[in-house]
Amino acid sequence: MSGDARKTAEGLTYLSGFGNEHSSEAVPGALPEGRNAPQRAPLGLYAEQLSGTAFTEPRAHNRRSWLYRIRPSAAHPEFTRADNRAVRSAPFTETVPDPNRRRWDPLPEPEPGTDWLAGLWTLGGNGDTTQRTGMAVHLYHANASMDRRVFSDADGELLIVPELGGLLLRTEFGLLAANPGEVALIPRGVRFRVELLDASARGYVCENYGAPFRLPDLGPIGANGLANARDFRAPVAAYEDAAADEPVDVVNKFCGNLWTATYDHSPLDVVAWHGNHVPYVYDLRRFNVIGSISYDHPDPSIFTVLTSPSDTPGLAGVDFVVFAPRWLVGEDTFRPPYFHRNVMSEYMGLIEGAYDAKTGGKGGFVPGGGSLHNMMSAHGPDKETFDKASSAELKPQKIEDGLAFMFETRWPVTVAAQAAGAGHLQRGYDEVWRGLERHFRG
Ligand SMILES: O=C(O)Cc1cc(O)ccc1O
Ligand SMILES: [Fe+2]
Repeated sequence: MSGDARKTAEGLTYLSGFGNEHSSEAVPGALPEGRNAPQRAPLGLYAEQLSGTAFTEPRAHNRRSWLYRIRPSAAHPEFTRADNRAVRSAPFTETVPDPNRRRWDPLPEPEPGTDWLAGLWTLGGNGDTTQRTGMAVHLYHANASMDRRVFSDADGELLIVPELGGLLLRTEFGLLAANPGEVALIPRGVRFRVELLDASARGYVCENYGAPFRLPDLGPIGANGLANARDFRAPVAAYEDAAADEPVDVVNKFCGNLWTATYDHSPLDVVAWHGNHVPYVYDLRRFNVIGSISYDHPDPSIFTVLTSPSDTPGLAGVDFVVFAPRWLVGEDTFRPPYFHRNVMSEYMGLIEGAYDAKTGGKGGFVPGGGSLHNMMSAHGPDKETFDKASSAELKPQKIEDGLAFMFETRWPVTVAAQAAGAGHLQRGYDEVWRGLERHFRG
């Protein structure tokens, strides 16, 4: 084991650190010493590499893991097409890109027996899965655990943001628990099963087709701050050894479609592993929030948890940004998010409480809901927020009750037809900016 292992509320043990060369074995001696692929791997296991980046990418960004498993992944029957249900992928062509501001209420209650994968519903996205560019925004609402069913996504990594209900993620690398306020990342290609820790589960997913998320550079902030590397936690090895008479449906998302094959064994059969292409969880409450202690409202890039860089320095394919509890102390400052038009496109969600630019409550920006402000669309505080904040007394104020986030992407998000016509799409979102009066008198 590497890093600091610690027990969690769910009784799970984790390895600490972001991008580390972790190693873990569920059975002593399962991990080979001194080489990756001995002539015969220990304990009769099969050695297998899983690459998350090209072999030749710079060492600092290279991601791969070595898995020591009961059966090699190659031993599987043919995949056949499965129903995509509500999952959509890039390129998004069902609707035209829309400059309008959009806001949705939470996903409605699913049918009983809906597991996480069946409850996955795509809002929209950009890029192209076959080019490994862009991203998709999905939401999920589930009320059953995946049973004899495993999922993996060849199209990208999955950043899962629970909003209601905890998830137990059984992955090839071991077990992770992700409760509301935490986020989980499943790397590209990693098989996993989602079990519910509560009666139902609701949340958001950023499917990142591009370069793996990494921690942003800190520049003049210094060597510490924002999301600290040691707060990212990876699982320890744990394997399933289901009997041959327990078939498992393995669903594979590949270039936008779901494919399935029925295995005669669980592919979560990794007894030991080492590497840095690993799943992890991160508690957003550990985010070290940095902001202005003099005046003005900093750009939200200061709240970046993870970034997926593009080929252009500073231009992210997608950033994951969190608006966590924090003090506001700016003097002579309009403290909530300012009015703006952004070349990047912004999908925002709310995990709990309220967001300081928007009114909550029915018809407002509510937990489980989301908003889309595409490239150059004018947005910012709603009228109620503007009126209040421009006359508020500027004593130090703590934003306590709120955990919002943003997937900010370099390209406009084109919505899926089901999102454009959804019953839970709020009608008349533009009204929140109506009545912002003229004060200029010349
Ligand atoms: O639109 C939003 O609410 C997100 C956002 C927050 C902020 O503090 C500054 C700019 C911005 O886009
Ligand atoms: Fe914005």
